[in-house]
Amino acid sequence: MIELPQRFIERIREQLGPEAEAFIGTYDEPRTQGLRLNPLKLGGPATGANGHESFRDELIRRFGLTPVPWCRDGYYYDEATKPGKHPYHQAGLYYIQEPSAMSAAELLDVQPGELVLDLAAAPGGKTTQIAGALAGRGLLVSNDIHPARAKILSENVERFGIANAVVTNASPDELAAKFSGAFDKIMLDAPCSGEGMFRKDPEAILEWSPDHVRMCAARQLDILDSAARLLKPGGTLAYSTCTFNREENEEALERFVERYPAFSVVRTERIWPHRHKGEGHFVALLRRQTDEEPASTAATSGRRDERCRRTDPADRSVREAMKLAEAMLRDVVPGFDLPAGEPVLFGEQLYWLPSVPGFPLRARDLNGLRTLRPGLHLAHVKKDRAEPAHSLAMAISTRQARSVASFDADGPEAGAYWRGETVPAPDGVNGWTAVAVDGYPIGWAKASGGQLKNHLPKGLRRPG
Ligand SMILES: C[S@@+](CC[C@H](N)C(=O)[O-])C[C@H]1O[C@@H](n2cnc3c(N)ncnc32)[C@H](O)[C@@H]1O
Repeated sequence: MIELPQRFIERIREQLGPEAEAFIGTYDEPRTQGLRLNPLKLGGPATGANGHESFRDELIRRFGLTPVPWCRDGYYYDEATKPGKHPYHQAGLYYIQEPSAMSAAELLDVQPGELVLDLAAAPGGKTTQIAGALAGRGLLVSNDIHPARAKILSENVERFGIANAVVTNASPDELAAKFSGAFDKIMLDAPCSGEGMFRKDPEAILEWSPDHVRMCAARQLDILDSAARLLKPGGTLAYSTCTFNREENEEALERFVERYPAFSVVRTERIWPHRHKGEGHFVALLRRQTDEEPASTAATSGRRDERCRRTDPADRSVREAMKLAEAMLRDVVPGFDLPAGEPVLFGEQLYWLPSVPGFPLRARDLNGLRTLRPGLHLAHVKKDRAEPAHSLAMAISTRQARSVASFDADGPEAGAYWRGETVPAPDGVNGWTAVAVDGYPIGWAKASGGQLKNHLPKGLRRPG
């Protein structure tokens, strides 16, 4: 039984009137659990004869999935099936996400090819959803201010197989100073007092107070200030919170629109747990009008990053690294085409930053920003060769790899691979081999002498 703060109950009664008791009653019910299937790996729900529908059906059956009405790829799952612990989770076939939280990215309605910013993105629920909507075209800048959370975000971007995302660890202000007026769409899933998370995260109850709500609202306005500067004229901003009070939602936006008359609120939506099957969420769509001068876009100045990152494609070391990587790509993933873009060399790590036609976000603009992932991680570059990066395995389909070893997800070979062990090589595989579970890549191995030498990164290996 959850004990709610008295002041919170009073405020809810003021806000909801006669509905308040039904709302308070939801705290005696179990919280809702959800997952979102990954269209980058599984295709869309009705994509015809590409072989994925049957696998979607398999996931639906295995995890007892039932659709979330407001999200195309969203499902409630049967808790007993524990999808978060299944190898398919590590294969990036879905993202565990509370169903209400799926509403914000749906409302933002991202289209393939757009330049999108997810300003407070960790651990990556909205980012993975937006990347699905981009369908590999355009670019997503995914940011979080907290270093440890940005690292988890970057890992989720990798697991989901997202090839067109840059992951940064910056303050909204730092980004606004660099990318003024650059983005078609911005997602701001703001840090909030978390009233909608009380069933999921009892710590949020302990932290809650009217003063905390006030502090959150002030912080939200600060972040909105930066979002206003980052959005292109004519662009749209989704603002969302997982809290119910008006101070952090409607009132924060009223104050914002007063301060920035070029913005208007197009639509707001609320998910209440006594009306919908979800924990609770607020989302608003705002539009920046077009009839103003576009601000100057992506800045090129900025101090160089402390670590040695080479972003000039004409730089000799970048050219040489790219030559080695191209040879590796031709050999290891002959079916994989690099989109238009440019290489970024970060020590021995080579990334590929896709370009978006007409948008000025170039690799050099990332100088001076803490960047965890400047695009798709392609390769580890050694003196005379390039080895495929784990991210590359996660971003390809088995059809694109020259050599593939696909194992049953629940079988002993997959288990041994997850533990970091050497696995007997199936007939016909040689050299760099994409290891897959049920046809979905999970990492690399190098085949020789009938064995697959394990190249799963140590941090991803699982005991048992
Ligand atoms: C609600 S969570 C984001 C959840 C994420 N969008 C998702 O869907 O997985 C809010 C995020 O805001 C970040 N944050 C906290 N303070 C911030 C600030 N002052 N500016 C920007 N982001 C901040 C937190 O690190 C946190 O990851």
